[in-house]
Amino acid sequence: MRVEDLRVPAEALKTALEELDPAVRSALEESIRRVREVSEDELGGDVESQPAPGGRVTQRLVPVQRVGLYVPGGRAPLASSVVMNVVPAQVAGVTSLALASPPQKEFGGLPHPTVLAVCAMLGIDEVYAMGGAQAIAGFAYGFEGCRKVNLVTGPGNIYVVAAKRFVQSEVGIDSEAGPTEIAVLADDTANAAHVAADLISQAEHDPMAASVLVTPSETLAAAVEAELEQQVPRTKHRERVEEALGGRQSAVVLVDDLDQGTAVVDAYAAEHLEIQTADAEERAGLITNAGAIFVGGWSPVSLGDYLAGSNHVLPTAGCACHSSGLSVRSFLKAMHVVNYSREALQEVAGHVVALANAEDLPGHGDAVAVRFKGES
Ligand SMILES: NC(=O)c1ccc[n+]([C@@H]2O[C@H](COP(=O)([O-])OP(=O)(O)OC[C@H]3O[C@@H](n4cnc5c(N)ncnc54)[C@H](O)[C@@H]3O)[C@@H](O)[C@H]2O)c1
Ligand SMILES: N[C@H](CO)Cc1c[nH]c[nH+]1
Ligand SMILES: [Zn+2]
Repeated sequence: MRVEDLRVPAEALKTALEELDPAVRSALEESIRRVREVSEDELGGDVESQPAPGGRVTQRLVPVQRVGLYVPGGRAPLASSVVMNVVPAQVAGVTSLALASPPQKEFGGLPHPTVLAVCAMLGIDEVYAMGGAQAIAGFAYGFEGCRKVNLVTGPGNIYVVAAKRFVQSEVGIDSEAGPTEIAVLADDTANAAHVAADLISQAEHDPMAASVLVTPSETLAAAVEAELEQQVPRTKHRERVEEALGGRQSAVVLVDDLDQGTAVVDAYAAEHLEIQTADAEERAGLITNAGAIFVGGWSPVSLGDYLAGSNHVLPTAGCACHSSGLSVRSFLKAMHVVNYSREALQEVAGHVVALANAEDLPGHGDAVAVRFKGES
């Protein structure tokens, strides 16, 4: 829809918070508390090393100055994504935060009121009614009334992901956090009804979502298929779920044994990997590629979506092979600070000159040698 003023007025944020359902507010408060605690624990600090006497190298962690946070709102208003974006950024010490979420026709062109209410809860007042690729471009290049940012984070559909990929020469991004994926590695000990519900829970995000069961058990595979037949017709977003489950991105994969299953899910590198096997905890230790791992029967992805304290903004489409989910670290830059004494420099001056000459860059060696001219 067309919006006259992209900036959400302060009054709208205040009203949204005043009108927020108390049960939702209480759930959000607990979600914020948990994500904050995990972020604080993960913050870490500066690391100082002394590779030689008098020679210090300190890794300093510095927050990114200005960030643009994207909160999806096409098919569903993901108020929880406000928490997942904002809390780690605040814990990292980011001082300038702008947030965008698509305008909603039924709310007069403002983002969804629950999204606005969470912004108010977290003290975010620079909020824009913008969605999709336009929002990412708005943050990356800036526009009248909105200064360009240094880093864009947050999940979204394929248009959002494509835009994030495109603007990387202009700004940093977190990861390509696109259409949702769930892989479940399970054996006969898994509860078929629970597995089916978990597959449906993530399929409900997008017709492009992927729900994949990997199991060596034909019995479990059949039981999950039967459960899906029961549960899918009853779910609210049935059409979307059917499209996602029926798409070629979703499947039930029968493997010879759990070790082969482990290799399959590790190669797939799903955004979310549930492990529901007798040896779930041990098996989770074998996984190297996944956005996040959910261990055992009592850690469904839905818990991570809202209240585990983990972050739900996670890499998709195989990007978990090289990228991480959003965290306090996403908002920090590491800078080396080098501080050598005269003696410590003199100690390695010969090595610097040797390497500089080997690279045919004698000026580099001279810059060190000049400091000790006339000394032997
Ligand atoms: N990987 C993660 O961490 C993660 C987390 C949460 C959600 N998600 C994913 O985020 C996505 C949310 O998608 P959504 O659509 O509901 O909301 P969205 O806010 O991501 O996208 C909505 C916007 O997409 C744009 N758009 C829609 N159709 C378009 C078209 N045909 N051409 C150009 N632009 C178009 C519009 O600008 C619209 O405002 C889902 O795919 C969901 O699975 C991923
Ligand atoms: N499962 C999504 C990540 O792919 C996150 C989310 C937000 N709300 C509900 N779910
Ligand atoms: Zn979800």
